[in-house]
Amino acid sequence: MEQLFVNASLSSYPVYIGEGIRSRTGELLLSEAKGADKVFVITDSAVGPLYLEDVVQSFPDHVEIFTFTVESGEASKSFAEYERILTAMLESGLDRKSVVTALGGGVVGDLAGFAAATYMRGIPFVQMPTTLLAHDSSVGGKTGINHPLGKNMIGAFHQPSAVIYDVEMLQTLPDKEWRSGFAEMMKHAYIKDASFLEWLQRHITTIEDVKTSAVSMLKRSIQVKADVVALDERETGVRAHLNFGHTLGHAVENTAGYGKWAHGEAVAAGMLFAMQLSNEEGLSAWDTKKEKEWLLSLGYPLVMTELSADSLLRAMKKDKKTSAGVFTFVLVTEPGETITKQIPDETVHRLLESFIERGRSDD
Ligand SMILES: NC(=O)c1ccc[n+]([C@@H]2O[C@H](COP(=O)([O-])OP(=O)(O)OC[C@H]3O[C@@H](n4cnc5c(N)ncnc54)[C@H](O)[C@@H]3O)[C@@H](O)[C@H]2O)c1
Ligand SMILES: O=C(O)C(=O)C[C@@H](O)[C@H](O)[C@H](O)COP(=O)(O)O
Ligand SMILES: [Zn+2]
Repeated sequence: MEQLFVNASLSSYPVYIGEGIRSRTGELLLSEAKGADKVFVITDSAVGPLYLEDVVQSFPDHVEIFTFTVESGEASKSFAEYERILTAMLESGLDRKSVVTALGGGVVGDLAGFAAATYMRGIPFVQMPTTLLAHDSSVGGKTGINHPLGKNMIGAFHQPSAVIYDVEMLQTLPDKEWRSGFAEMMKHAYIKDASFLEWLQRHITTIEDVKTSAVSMLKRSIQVKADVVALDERETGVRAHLNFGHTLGHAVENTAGYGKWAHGEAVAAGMLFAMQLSNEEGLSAWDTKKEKEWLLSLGYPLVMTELSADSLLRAMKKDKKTSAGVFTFVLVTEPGETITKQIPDETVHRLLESFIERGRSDD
């Protein structure tokens, strides 16, 4: 088992990474949350049947375990599920020393983290990521749910006490989820790690390549994320760079209907769009044809012809980086070099129309 650390301003915590370590959940969790005698494990309907029992069995008898299962999928990041969870937490008699544990991907992590952040104004929680994408979502303390009017619009910063990443669980992921998770790795490389990006573009051109190198890549990617969070836990500055590709990405998820596009698929399209935007602004010289070919070789769906530029623009206006009605985009000017820039609506709209049109072709 390996250990990385996240040094956030108010707390620091370990990220344990290893094969089969879900069977050590009890030991690892209790070493961080000393004295916890109630643990509330939240999972989803795809993950629970595969891994929940191993996690429950790992606890000593004196710890009381409660479990709660939500439907698999983005639609569960909702007010309704959040309320059901809070009700179950109250009925279980959780107190301020109890620990919420998120066993699942980013949906379960964000939802469970938000429940923990708000129950009795905040109780400890532990992340147990089960997707590749959750190398990103389990680290950094962003928690929350969606609103029909906007993605991740209700939430809180609440750092976990530990992240327990049993990478053996990745083996049961469908290809779509490997692809989705890899997009956030690309993002970390584009924004902060030019040599990582160079390595990825040379070695990772199929989903099989992603699977083969997943563990080493996720460690490097988590390190990028942890370094950014250590500098700016509450996103007052550099943390916004982690939003590369997300302005359009979140709008696509919301406009298409939550769950139609996987988060990473939408972010991949959003990163390509942002590269075209920075070229258009004269800030970069991306070979966007080459970048697009890389995404297509990995199978990312870049066709969004069912969505209109108008509806995407409206959804993008809800982005948390929008201020006084003006878009602020995260732009990567060259590998590893990232800025934020205000862009006029007309520019965004014009480029969006051509982006939607060009999604059909390979140019
Ligand atoms: N908080 C953050 O910093 C942050 C960062 C990135 C993304 N996110 C959020 O994360 C969410 C996406 O997370 P995700 O991609 O993990 O989605 P997810 O949690 O929906 O998981 C994807 C799918 O894989 C299934 N699954 C999970 N683990 C599995 C396993 N080991 N074997 C088989 N099936 C498994 C799930 O049931 C689901 O159907 C989005 O809501 C996004 O906004 C949050
Ligand atoms: O941790 C961050 O900061 C990120 O922006 C990571 C993103 O990958 C993630 O999707 C996050 O949830 C987006 O945050 P939001 O504040 O734009 O909702
Ligand atoms: Zn993301």
